[in-house]
Amino acid sequence: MACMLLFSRVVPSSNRHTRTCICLFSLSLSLSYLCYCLIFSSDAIMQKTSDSTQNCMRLMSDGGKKLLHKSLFCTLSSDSRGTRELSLHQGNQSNGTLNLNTVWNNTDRPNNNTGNVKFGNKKLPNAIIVGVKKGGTRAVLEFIRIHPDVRAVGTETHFFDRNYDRGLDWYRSLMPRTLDSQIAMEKTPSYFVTRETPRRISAMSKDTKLIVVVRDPVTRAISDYTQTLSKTPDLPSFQDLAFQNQSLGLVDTSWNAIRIGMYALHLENWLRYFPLCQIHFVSGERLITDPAGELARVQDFLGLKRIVTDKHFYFNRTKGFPCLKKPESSSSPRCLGKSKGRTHIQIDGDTIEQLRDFYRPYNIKFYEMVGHDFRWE
Ligand SMILES: Nc1ncnc2c1ncn2[C@@H]1O[C@H](COP(=O)(O)OS(=O)(=O)O)[C@@H](OP(=O)(O)O)[C@H]1O
Repeated sequence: MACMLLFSRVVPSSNRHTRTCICLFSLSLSLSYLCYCLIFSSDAIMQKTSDSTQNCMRLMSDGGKKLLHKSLFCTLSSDSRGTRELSLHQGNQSNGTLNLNTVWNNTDRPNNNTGNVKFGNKKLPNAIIVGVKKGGTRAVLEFIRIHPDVRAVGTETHFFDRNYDRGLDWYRSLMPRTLDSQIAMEKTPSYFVTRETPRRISAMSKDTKLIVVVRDPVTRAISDYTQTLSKTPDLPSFQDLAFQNQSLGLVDTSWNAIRIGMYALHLENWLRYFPLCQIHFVSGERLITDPAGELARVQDFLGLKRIVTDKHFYFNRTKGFPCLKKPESSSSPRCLGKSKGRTHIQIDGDTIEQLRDFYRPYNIKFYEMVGHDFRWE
């Protein structure tokens, strides 16, 4: 319209046809220029992205850990590099995509990968922490996932016990993206005591590596009860639940908190589907006193280089547990959340002694089966 007005002054009104032509010509020129700008600016963006992706793929195919770190690093946009580089070099990466926000005070959440960088494929887990509840499963998962060759689902999927009907594709979709060189993991502690789980995992893959974090069954039962009590304050007493008849020493094995600790019984079921060498047992006690030692064995079992070592841990006096050293770049806590490492309710010595007597034969059988004495006395 502006063009018509302008030209109505310059070109005589008799020559309306010429005026329209000139206007159309200018309009098409403007549009062409606009298109040109759009095409070339988007090309420049695409060029940058594909350059960095190719660079990454090249670096990744080189395989080495340093190169892998570089490959993660190189996909970041230049303005974010400064802030992320430090945490990467300090082992705070979340493998595959950058975990910009390793949430330690809320560890039951999935990886909080807020970066846009996505590569690798979702695959079914190569290794699963199958138990035991209150054994220290969260600590093992959080400690092992700082390894650059491990990626893990943060939440408990409960696929093999509660969600099996959803199918393997659903299960796979929950997995983090992994490179071929990385292993995918999840942890659901209830698997260890669920009858169908060993068969189902074996049907998924006979090669799945299994990790069981075991802990003195008496302490484990008290820990389990303490957790339930924190959610259900009007729960009957521990003794009421643990015994059918306490004066006769009759333990109630139908109570889950007791049943879970009968490790030998559950293990028998697993050994029907997996050879013992495919199951690794972590000592829940040593995990607290020597996390690096336990993690060394876990890494060996998973066929990983020993990258998680004692230099990653420190003992936090306030929490009373080992925590991960935090990177200087981050102020986020690196201890497990408040629900891990609770103060247990007080149980009288006689009750503890009765439960020790009850568990002793199961413990001895378990030590024999796994070829290791965990010294739960
Ligand atoms: N580093 C570190 N920090 C905190 N807590 C630690 C750690 N290592 C092992 N533990 C022990 O882990 C126990 C909780 O076990 P789980 O993670 O398997 O519990 S759960 O089944 O997922 O609820 C938890 O049990 P409670 O002490 O009874 O709370 C801890 O004793």
